[in-house]
Amino acid sequence: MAYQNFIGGEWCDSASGETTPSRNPAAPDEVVGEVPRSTAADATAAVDAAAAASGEWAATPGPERGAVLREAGGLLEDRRDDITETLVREEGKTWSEAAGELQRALDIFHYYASKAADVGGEVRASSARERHLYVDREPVGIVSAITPWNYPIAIPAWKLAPALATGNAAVLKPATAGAVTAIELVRCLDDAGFPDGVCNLVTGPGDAVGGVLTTDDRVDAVSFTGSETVGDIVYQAAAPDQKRVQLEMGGKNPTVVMPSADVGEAVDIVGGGAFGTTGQSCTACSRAIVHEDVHGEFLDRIVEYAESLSVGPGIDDPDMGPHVSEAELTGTLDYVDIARNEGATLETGGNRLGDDELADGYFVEPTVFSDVEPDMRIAQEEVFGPILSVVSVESFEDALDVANGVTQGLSASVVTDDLREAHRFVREVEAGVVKTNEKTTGLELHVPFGGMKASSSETYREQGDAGLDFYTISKTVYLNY
Ligand SMILES: NC(=O)C1=CN([C@@H]2O[C@H](COP(=O)(O)OP(=O)(O)OC[C@H]3O[C@@H](n4cnc5c(N)ncnc54)[C@H](OP(=O)(O)O)[C@@H]3O)[C@@H](O)[C@H]2O)C=CC1
Ligand SMILES: O=C(O)CCC(=O)C(=O)O
Repeated sequence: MAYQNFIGGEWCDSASGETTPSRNPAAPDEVVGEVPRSTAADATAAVDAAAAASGEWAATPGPERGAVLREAGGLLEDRRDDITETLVREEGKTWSEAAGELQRALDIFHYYASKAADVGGEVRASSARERHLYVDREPVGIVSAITPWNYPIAIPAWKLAPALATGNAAVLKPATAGAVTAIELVRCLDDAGFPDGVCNLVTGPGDAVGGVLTTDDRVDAVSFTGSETVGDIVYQAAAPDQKRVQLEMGGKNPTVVMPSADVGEAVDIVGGGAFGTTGQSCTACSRAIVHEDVHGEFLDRIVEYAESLSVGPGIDDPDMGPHVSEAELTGTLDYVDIARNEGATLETGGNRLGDDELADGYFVEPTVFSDVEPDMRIAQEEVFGPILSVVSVESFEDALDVANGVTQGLSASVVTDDLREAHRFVREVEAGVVKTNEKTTGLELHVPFGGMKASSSETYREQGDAGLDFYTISKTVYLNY
């Protein structure tokens, strides 16, 4: 099926007339949809449409905007099964993971629908008697959302919903690999009744389309999730115009396991964080930092856990689906070689799955390495695949040093029964999301999300009220009478 861009309220082909196939990673011969291979001219047309629509949408009362967002959430609910299936077929997630992601997207629309009805500023005491002093919040204007393939509906939702709730017009550029799913979301927005031009979508190559969305001087804010390399390009491209930028990039997320932990619980926590979504989450656990007193038992049991997982097409709802693409599969297999060459011990996994039914898909075994030293590349670089490195440490202090000894700082967790350790971990670990006795993946939608160090631009967070802050600018009013 051929899909189209959505510009100024019209579904339309790219000016290039070209399309790119988005394929099912479990069976790459199956094309899920052809998406427009758009050009810079298409992106500029989308910004034109957003510019034409933004004033009227900004002036629309918040409760009215909220009603449209609520309708969009309702349509996601009505189309739940169809969109879940598209997501499974396009990105490769298991049915349970995709259903959870769809639920998250619709919850986000309902959440920001309520927020839209209640966006406000604050009244402050004034030093003058006949002055009303207050701080208003206005939409920034035009927003670009550049999103990755790994959560092709939830991430567009958590960028678009707060942007639209606060009265901005938006242009979404989804990753090519998840574009059909993102288009299904925008169909719901179209049917929900957003005015023409308020929400636009352009698919296509990052440099051509993304280039315009990060440099056009009418764009006021850019929200990006993806790799550090592209995040840096986006930041630099937006800088000359001093656009507001929010970046969410990679992680090398640790879970520390202490002797007071229940080892069975620690294994479930680490395994869920490492192998869920095939390790393709920026919050995925890729390092288990385990105290030497429980290292042996933990290692035996995490290997058992990895070997117990069923791997297959997401549509059958196994424990783990395929990688999204051949490039991601190759990246993971390359890291298996890198880790071996560095001297880590491959405990289990490490291979592409090659039996008849799965041979064409991008399936890889859940993989565990032990004897990993903290400075090895496998313990330093983001893999974005189901590879867990187990590092043994002698003390809690060593565990913290290892946890913090990477350039990134997105999510981190500790498994411990010692409240003092838990508090100290929360205080001293360098990560934007910290959890105790819970896996590193999974986020609540009403609290800020973002990382420290190289994981994020540290200026702005997203989700919850932080999302509203990013998409609004304050105006301080001295109303004298
Ligand atoms: N933090 C996270 O959640 C994610 C991290 N990653 C990491 O990134 C690696 C590569 O994945 P990949 O999908 O290629 O991630 P990218 O960072 O390349 O892509 C993210 C988004 O940016 C777009 N883009 C690419 N180039 C530009 C540009 N010059 N200007 C503006 N936008 C651009 C992409 O478009 P297009 O797809 O069309 O190229 C996509 O929409 C993964 O292996 C993983 O390590 C990936 C996804 C999510
Ligand atoms: O852990 C999650 O649920 C979200 C992960 C995420 O934001 C990402 O991978 O980009």
